[in-house]
Amino acid sequence: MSPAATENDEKVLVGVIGGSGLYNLDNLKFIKHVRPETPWGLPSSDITICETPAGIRVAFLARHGPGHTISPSHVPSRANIAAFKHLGVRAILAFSAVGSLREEIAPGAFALPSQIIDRTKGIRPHTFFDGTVVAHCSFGDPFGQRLSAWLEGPVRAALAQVPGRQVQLFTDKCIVCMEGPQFSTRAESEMYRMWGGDLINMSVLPEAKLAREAEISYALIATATDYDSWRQGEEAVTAAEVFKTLQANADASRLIAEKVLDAMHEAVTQGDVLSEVQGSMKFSIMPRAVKQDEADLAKLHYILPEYF
Ligand SMILES: CSC[C@H]1O[C@H](OP(=O)(O)O)[C@H](O)[C@@H]1O
Ligand SMILES: Nc1ncnc2[nH]cnc12
Repeated sequence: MSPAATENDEKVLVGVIGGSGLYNLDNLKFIKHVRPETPWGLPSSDITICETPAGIRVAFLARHGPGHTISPSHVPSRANIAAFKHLGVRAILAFSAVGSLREEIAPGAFALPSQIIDRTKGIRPHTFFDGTVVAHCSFGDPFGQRLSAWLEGPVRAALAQVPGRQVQLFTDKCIVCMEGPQFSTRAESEMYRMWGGDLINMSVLPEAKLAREAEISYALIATATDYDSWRQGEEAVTAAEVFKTLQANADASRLIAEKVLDAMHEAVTQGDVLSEVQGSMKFSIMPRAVKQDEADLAKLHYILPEYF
């Protein structure tokens, strides 16, 4: 049996991407592993199909692989997003460890950002439309606005149940996505603050762009681990600093998954949170030319069968 046939017998509507520190959702019931070979290669790792407390199946993927062997510049984001879409995923809840560029967002706090500043350096494949089919998707609002707005209440409620600490949730923040793997200089960190950046990571792009191209609604839960390098008289961020908060943030992220995914699946089923992205590529794709390559069309069929 082909991998696609095995995987497609049950569609999974909600996908979760775990970042640094979040390599599994072992508080949910394990069902099976799948690893579809997509036209853009293999995803970062096996995708785990797990079951929520209400028995809903969701898909989990560790962005950097289960042993954190993939650097942010080399995450196979096209394969990750394509594999999710092929499994039926319509909405993604992504987690990311981030630096804070604002005093009030202390390490340990969580945020649902609404904007992104792209500081990646063009070395990451960042579109599904790099062949003979050209498309220009709208990205003014890079996150699923309806999904992020919907998430705020359930995420707040889940965070109120984190044992032993109060986790603040910020909304409407701007995240800078830098290339890495080295952290920013003090001058860069200060510049990002002047630009209006509130948070910084190395992973939200091209993930969010590719999700938009695949018509998947994408929301990010940014989990702050450090103050980056802008605070004068304080140490610049180090990996050791990040590790101090990583485990506690991952535990709180797992709790969010456990408490939120059933209702998120329901919202996706009803379509409430998808309206901005579903159908959005229809008028983003340039009118077909005779010279479009059959192989390119076949690849795009994998993620957007409605159009190709
Ligand atoms: C471990 S510090 C830098 C690293 O952490 C973040 O990863 P993720 O977004 O996958 O949680 C950041 O983006 C960098 O990749
Ligand atoms: N300060 C920082 N810069 C970039 N990515 C990060 N991930 C966690 N902290 C970070």
